[in-house]
Amino acid sequence: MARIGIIGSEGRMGRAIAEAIVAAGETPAGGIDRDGDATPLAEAADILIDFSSPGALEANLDAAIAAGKPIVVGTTGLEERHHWLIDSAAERIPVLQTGNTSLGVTLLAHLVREAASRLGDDWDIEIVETHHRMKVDAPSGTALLLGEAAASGRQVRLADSAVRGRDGITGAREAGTIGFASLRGGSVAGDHSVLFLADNERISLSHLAENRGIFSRGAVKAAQWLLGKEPGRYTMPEVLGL
Ligand SMILES: NC(=O)C1=CN([C@@H]2O[C@H](COP(=O)(O)OP(=O)(O)OC[C@H]3O[C@@H](n4cnc5c(N)ncnc54)[C@H](OP(=O)(O)O)[C@@H]3O)[C@@H](O)[C@H]2O)C=CC1
Ligand SMILES: O=C(O)C1=N[C@H](C(=O)O)C[C@H](O)C1
Repeated sequence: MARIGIIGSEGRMGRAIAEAIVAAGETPAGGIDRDGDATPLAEAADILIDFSSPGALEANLDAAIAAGKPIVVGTTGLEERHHWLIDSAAERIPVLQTGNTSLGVTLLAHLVREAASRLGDDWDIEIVETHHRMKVDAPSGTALLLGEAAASGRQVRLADSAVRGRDGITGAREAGTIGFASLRGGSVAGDHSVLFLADNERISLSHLAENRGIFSRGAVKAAQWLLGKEPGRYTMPEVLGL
């Protein structure tokens, strides 16, 4: 039985992950929140799961490296510098970072990449996400992950193609761009649609999360899979064999 430590343990996801750890037959190794210290948690655990805040990432990775323990990072709102930190940590320990640990979104990303690779850029791509009123980052990590999948299918860089929100006199849509729109309200666990829009026809690929169980179970599955791996940066498609 693996001892799993949770960073962000009292949050919405942290509490769901604690339940999923027990349901999966693994052992909870405690958890920390904003004022906690990740170092003793990393020493006490076989693996860490971090669903907290981007500001905590560097200290969490440092603690995992110092203890020589793998870490699953589900926190979203990450910027380029956070990905550099993850790449650097992955030289020393196994790290899995993803904006969405669900099977459904992992498969959706595959379908989006495939669709984008087959449709020319006369097909406009727009990504729409809806989340609960408490969510603090936008676009969601999942929307960005789906944007990366679309960009990779088109063999372009998302950073060169993304249009993140529109307001005012924006001018006509630029061909080849990938647009993002974020809605916030209520208790929505997480809805994502990738729209491919051409003249006179549209394709919509969607995933609707009905509760957080799909994320927490996926996070624990990722932790179980990551244990014992060589240092490196791993992905959800590898965990799920997709
Ligand atoms: N990858 C995925 O599949 C999913 C990712 N997420 C992401 O997970 C993250 C957490 O979401 P959610 O649980 O809804 O958010 P919550 O706000 O409910 O929980 C966040 C938790 O992290 C803690 N925290 C904040 N700062 C730190 C810190 N510096 N060190 C340690 N803990 C800290 C908070 O503690 P305190 O209250 O003390 O501030 C809180 O307990 C978000 O980034 C969200 O987007 C969510 C769902 C699925
Ligand atoms: O904050 C959330 O709740 C969620 N965050 C993740 C994201 O940003 O994509 C995953 C899921 O959609 C729920």
